Amino acid sequence: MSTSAPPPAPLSPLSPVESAKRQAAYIAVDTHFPRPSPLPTTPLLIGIGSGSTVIYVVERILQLPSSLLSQCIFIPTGYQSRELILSGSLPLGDIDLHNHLHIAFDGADEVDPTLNCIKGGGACLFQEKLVAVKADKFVVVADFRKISSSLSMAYAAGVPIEVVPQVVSWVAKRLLELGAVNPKLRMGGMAKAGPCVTDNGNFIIDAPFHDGCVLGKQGEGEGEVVNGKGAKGCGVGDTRTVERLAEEIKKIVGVVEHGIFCKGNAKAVVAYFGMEDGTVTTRAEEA
Ligand SMILES: O=C[C@H](O)[C@H](O)[C@H](O)COP(=O)(O)O
Repeated sequence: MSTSAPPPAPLSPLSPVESAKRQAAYIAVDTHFPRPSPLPTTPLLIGIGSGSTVIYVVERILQLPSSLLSQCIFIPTGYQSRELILSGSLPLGDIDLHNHLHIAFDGADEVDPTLNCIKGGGACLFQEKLVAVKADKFVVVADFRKISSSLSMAYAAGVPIEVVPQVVSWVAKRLLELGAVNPKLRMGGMAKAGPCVTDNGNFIIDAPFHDGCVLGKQGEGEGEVVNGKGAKGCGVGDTRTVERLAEEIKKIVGVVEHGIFCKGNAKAVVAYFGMEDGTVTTRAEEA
């Protein structure tokens, strides 16, 4: 059996954004996918995230030697990534059976300079966070649109928050008290009458904090939430860290999980961004 990666398949023409996603995903896999030698007797556990960028992660993984892939178990973060794993005939695992993953690859909606992320634009944040916290290394792949100088500046929809359906209005009220501006129940769009339902049977509230409370506003301290409008508990001049906002959201009864991935829950160690000019930019955890 071959032990070296076959040459990459010829790339089909893509739009600049799709091409950027692919470049980032390929470099992330090439750099971080574990290749122990000799191959271990126990499986390598690999988390596979959700969204459109992760498709290219799996595309690259499928170009790895079959001798390596057969020693891996791939853990999905939702229905979409489960289908990706199955359609590539990769060994599928179940997150509940594994509490220690070697690595997890995932996309993001926004990444700040210290690798705080907003995730959940595709409503998959809960299982994504579970997989990321169990992984030794959480690697983010994204395109240039996701690069942010401060959290909540690039992703306009706000922080996606998965909530138990019965308590949507209660959670929305608490979010307003935390300084969210016009938190909205996410609707299913053309494909679904009524709210968007997550893989776990819950709803999503999108809660922008960038108007009343700006996350990590440039020049006012990295990773801080800085108030501009005086919402309760977040008065003008108040600051609070991204971690604190994350904790405050999590404490609301009825919140299953939120899309802030930061220190204290599921912090990425490195992020790869495909750029418009075909290069890839990296942001890595400080040593
Ligand atoms: O819920 C979805 C996930 O958090 C995605 O990883 C995130 O929305 C980024 O997706 P995409 O790679 O499609 O931009």
